[in-house]
Amino acid sequence: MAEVTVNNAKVKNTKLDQGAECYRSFAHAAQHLAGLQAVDYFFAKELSQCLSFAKCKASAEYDSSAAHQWLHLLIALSVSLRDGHSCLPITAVAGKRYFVDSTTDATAPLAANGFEFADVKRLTNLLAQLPLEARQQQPIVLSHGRLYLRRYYQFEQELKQVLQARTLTSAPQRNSEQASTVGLTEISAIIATLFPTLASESDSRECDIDWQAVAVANALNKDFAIIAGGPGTGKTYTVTKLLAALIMLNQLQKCLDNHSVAEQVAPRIALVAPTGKAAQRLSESISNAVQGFRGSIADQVLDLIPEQAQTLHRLLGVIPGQVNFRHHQDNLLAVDILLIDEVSMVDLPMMTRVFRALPASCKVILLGDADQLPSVAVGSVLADLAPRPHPGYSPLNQHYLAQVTGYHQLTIDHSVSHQEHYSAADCVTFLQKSRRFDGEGGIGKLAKHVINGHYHESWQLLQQSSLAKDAQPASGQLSLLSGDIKNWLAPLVAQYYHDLSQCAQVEDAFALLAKFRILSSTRKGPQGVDSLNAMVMELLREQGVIADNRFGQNASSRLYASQPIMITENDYRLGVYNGDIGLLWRNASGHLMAVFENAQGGLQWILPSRLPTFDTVYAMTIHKTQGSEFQHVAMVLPEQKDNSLLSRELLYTGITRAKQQLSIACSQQVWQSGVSQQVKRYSGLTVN
Ligand SMILES: Nc1ncnc2c1ncn2[C@@H]1O[C@H](COP(=O)(O)OP(=O)(O)OP(=O)(O)O)[C@@H](O)[C@H]1O
Repeated sequence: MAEVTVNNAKVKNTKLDQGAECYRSFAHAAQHLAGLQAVDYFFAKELSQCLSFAKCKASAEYDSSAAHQWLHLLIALSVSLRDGHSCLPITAVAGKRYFVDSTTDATAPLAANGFEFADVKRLTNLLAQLPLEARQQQPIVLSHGRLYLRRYYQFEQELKQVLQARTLTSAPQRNSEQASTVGLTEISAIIATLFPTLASESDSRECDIDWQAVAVANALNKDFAIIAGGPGTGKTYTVTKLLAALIMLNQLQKCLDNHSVAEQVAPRIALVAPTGKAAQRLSESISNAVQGFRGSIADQVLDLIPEQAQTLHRLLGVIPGQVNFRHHQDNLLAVDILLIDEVSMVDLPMMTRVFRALPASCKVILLGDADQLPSVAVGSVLADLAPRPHPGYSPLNQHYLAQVTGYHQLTIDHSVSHQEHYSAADCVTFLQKSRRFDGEGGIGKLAKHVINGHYHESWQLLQQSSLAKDAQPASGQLSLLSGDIKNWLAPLVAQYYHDLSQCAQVEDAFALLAKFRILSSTRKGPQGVDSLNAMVMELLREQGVIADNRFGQNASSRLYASQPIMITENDYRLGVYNGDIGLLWRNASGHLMAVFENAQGGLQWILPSRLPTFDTVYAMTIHKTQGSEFQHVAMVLPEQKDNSLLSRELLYTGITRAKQQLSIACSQQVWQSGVSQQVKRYSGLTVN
């Protein structure tokens, strides 16, 4: 029952349509609501007019305060979507004052004092009067206390249903029920072949679990599996063994079905990643892993593992000028096994579209680091599907894993608790041990402290490492940069960027460029990417690399050979995408061209005048570096300590881009504020 009532229905109706009129204009609304953008205002205004209390047959009666609550809920929903949430839980705003200007003195005459939302009970009662149930086909949906834009509700529901179906069909007992299916004995034999030490360590299995073996075993009998882990935990190494295991299983199955060797058809495997750079790295890592396994795994198995990855866009088939892809539910992909790497970067609509284009029989393996920043666009698919702490495996799955690996007690996240029923959590395996950063390596330790929110320990480590580095320059992985930016930047520019122009071949320049990158959390401001790039260019001018006339007004005259660039919008016709990194280089005829490395290891040469928009990229934002790694990273954080972009996930992502050396320029206050904040995206994508 509503708390606010109006006696006269006529009065009620005129008042009820006043939701947007509580503000005369966007400018008026922006005076009251801090952080409001035009899109939020017009989104809420339009939707509150099309879905108003006056238009629906509300059983209760409301005054304009109810309409104001509704208008502000829609504004908050728009802000949520801009921030990458797929929905807005009512509990996130109920009883709270929102859109308050926290940077200005609240008593200042122009300070935005925000809007106070009613409590959960009242908001729930208000929303119950609007036709917001999914079946009512309105643009806004209310489901389980979460407000959605219908489009994202549909994506989430579709993905949830398909994953639920795959989880169910993956339940272990299926194998034992099907007489002709390869059984546990064969799976155990394959695991023992791929992990020979497992068999010889049967007595000590409870102390030192080989999670890579568990990951392979756990994915082997399921239609859908996630292998999650931090940098260098062996995700690609493990998945290459998993692909080998699946090929062996397929061969055994074909033998059981009485196919001759000549008749055996190898499974069609597709390797994909969200960006060209990530696809290129996946190709390299799989190729290295395959080479490493020669001699220990049969060549006729390894030869069937593809070593070329492609982007998700390429897999699905982009249609220029359209959001839809060539492959969808009516034109399925011809794949038996799909491996997607760097899944933390894949947003909700993209992931839904991928599953939509897959045959039900296709096995899906997701790889990624759930601690990294979520996708730029809406959703946090990997973090939703592989939550920490892990709830534990069901008895059914434990039993299966014990049979094929010998591990009787798989303790995940220090908990021996089990899920009672088989669920999506059974499809997830976390790899725990980093092979790249050993226990003593500063980068690995720092990353661990940051993602666990240990501010004191992480700051102490940074300071100590910097001291140790002075004493033993060769061993220190970490350094804390201080003082004027130009002072510490100049030697780094001389070390890594000066020689780009001296490289004889563009391939050498790409290799040099991959060694070092400057990262910042923001674009603007004195520590932002734009200023840092300008500083590097000024230093290169001082070092004689860039001619003075490259700083003129004319845009095309500012381009120079060896200039690293990053594309900032997709161009499907040219095949270059937002985030792709290239170099300007002179071709054999002396013409300045833009060169890009493609996922297949080749080079693509494009006239700069044909390129979509691009930036210079000596420095780049941490967001844009996902899927890339460098030997040395210099991470610069802005001075303002209340920078809302900072979070432990952002710092973790920046830190883990560095393979050998990490230099950080940041004040103690900013570090503390970053390590304390956490990114949590609202979503309803929990699959049971
Ligand atoms: N069990 C293992 N035994 C020996 N070497 C291993 C093992 N697991 C991984 N490695 C090595 O550790 C390194 C990192 O492994 P890999 O590239 O598979 O990790 P990743 O988790 O995919 O890393 P990234 O952070 O790049 O995604 C590789 O050189 C790999 O060969």
